[in-house]
Amino acid sequence: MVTLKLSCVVLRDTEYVARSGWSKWREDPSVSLFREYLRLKTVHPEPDYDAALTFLSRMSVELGLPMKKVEVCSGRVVAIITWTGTNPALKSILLNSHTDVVPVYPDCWKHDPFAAVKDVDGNIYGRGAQDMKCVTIQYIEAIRRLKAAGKTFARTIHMMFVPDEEVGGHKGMESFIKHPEFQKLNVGFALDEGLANPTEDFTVFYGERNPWWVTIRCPGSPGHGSRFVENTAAEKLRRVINSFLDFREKEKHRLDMSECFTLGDVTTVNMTMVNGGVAYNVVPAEMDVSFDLRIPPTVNLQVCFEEQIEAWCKEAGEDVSYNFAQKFMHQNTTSTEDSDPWWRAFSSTCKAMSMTLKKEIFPAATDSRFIRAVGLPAIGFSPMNLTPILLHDHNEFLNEQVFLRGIDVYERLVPVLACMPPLTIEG
Ligand SMILES: CSCC[C@H](NC(C)=O)C(=O)O
Ligand SMILES: [Zn+2]
Ligand SMILES: [Zn+2]
Repeated sequence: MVTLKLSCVVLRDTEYVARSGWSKWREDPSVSLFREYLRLKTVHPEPDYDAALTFLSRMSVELGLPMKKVEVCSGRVVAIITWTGTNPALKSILLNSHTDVVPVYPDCWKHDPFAAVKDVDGNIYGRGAQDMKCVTIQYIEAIRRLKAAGKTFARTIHMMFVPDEEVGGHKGMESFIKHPEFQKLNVGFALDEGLANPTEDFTVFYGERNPWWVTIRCPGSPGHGSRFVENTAAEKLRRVINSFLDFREKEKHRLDMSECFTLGDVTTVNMTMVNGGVAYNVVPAEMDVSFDLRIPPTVNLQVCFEEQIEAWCKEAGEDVSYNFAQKFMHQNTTSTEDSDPWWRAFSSTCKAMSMTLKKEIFPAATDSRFIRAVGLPAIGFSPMNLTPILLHDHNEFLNEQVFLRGIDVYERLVPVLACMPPLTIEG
């Protein structure tokens, strides 16, 4: 006779799945694999990438598919598991995911963020549960099922696993996209991460806002803190801050007043750092302020934006200057017109599964921006509906049923994409 300890809220791998009732005692192996992957500490600032590569090598062996490793920068390896199509000359399908995750405040979590605890409701807690270890395992499990079913496809499918997305992708996707090994992949269409949606709908991203990180340097006359020193750094700093934050208010108002805008349709401005000063009674010779700007792809970057920043600096006073730590200039978006064969294949398959898609501009920055920048279509999509958006947040979780449904989604989507008949450009 089996005794259930109802007081035990935290369940381990082989215990019952509450959402499925009392009948299902064994955990789905795909869920166990997801939880295993969540336990790898690929967390910044020192991600254990070796652990991820060992795990992925094992997946390659299990799937019976070769894995290529390309070290794009020292200690930064991109891994690619490839299922070669029956017509490898055709453009391939890229299923991209990043292996790193953002840091945690462990004391603010209900459960250890690297224990992959599953609660009685089937919610799996862990850093990366949404962003984006779920998607990695969903790709792998969908491919496992398709292989086991003996399917073959005309187009080659690449599952690509990249490091360092969470720190800007410079030693990951940004470097790899220029690498000859990326050219060799012959990519025609890419899927990458999206966001959860708390409703029944699924959000899909066809573009991203451009991240600009700018620091404004305000030099000024120094002097004693007891005097009315003329032309101070602080006076200039105040004018700069006012210009940026007034603009912030306008954009916030535009979003609040609109019925149809989402965050991706307006420019956000956030003052994120202020530096300067040496002592209470010394008027500083310089003060600096930094802003995180996210600009929609419809905004004219050069004319409207850079010139605006230049004007604000000029208005703020003598010698106020700016420099960028991040200034992404490409504004390509991926077609979501029904005339586009990739989009048609993607959206009609989702529709056939009774999924409602909401098309949006991604508010932050993912590796998709590098893919789109070289002219390739990329859709940001993480199949997580009925799920609060918890990426980078405390208590990030994904429900196992939502996770499992995501595998079904890719199991349907991947064949349609990989069977896409030759496009006109493919001859
Ligand atoms: C601009 S590089 C940093 C990338 C990071 N991505 C996410 C998804 O948080 C961001 O948007 O801040
Ligand atoms: Zn991510
Ligand atoms: Zn992230």
